[in-house]
Amino acid sequence: MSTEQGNTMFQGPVIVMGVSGSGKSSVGILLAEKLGLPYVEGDELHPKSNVEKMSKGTPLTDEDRWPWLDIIGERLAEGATSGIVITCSALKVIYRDRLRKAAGGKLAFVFLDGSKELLTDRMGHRTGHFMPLSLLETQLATLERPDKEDGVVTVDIDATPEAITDTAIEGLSKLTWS
Ligand SMILES: Nc1ncnc2c1ncn2[C@@H]1O[C@H](COP(=O)(O)OP(=O)(O)OP(=O)(O)O)[C@@H](O)[C@H]1O
Ligand SMILES: O=C(O)[C@H](O)[C@@H](O)[C@H](O)[C@H](O)CO
Repeated sequence: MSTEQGNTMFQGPVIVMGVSGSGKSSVGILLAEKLGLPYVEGDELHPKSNVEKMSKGTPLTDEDRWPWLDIIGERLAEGATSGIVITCSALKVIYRDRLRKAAGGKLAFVFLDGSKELLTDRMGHRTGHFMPLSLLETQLATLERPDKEDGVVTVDIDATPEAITDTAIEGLSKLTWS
């Protein structure tokens, strides 16, 4: 498969990452569709206790996140050869390294990057989601940006989901690993 620019479409495992409200689900679904890969919504893999905690406005701890990351890791391992798109906040380096290890090879990350103002606006307009706006502050404080890591495509979220997805696909096709 190839993009309009003639580059080869990425066909490996991809994590769409970023803080709450950055558009992981919106972009992840489109990305999977355009790459022709299966899509997994990481939020649906949280233990019930994590969802209850977040719903009450309590931030997750590392201990809360490890079992969830390991479930995501299992799905990544399953899709490592054929390719898969999974959404996961993956806020810290240690979380991303855990996922890389689980994938067992080259794991690409699409990092959805946006200002606090835009994120606040998007989360404020969203309805029917367990994650309260009050948790955005700790999400941003916890985020360790992945810019200098291997296999990362950073995309500015101040664009339509379609445009963000196309930029991500372009970036994925040009990824190099050291
Ligand atoms: N590029 C965009 N332009 C305008 N609105 C967007 C864009 N991306 C997402 N949205 C909207 O912003 C809100 C947050 O998006 P979404 O739920 O996809 O983010 P998320 O990162 O998956 O959030 P969470 O991790 O909290 O589940 C939704 O209401 C969505 O419709
Ligand atoms: O790592 C975390 O704190 C959590 O995973 C959150 O990021 C949520 O899963 C998600 O973003 C839902 O809004």
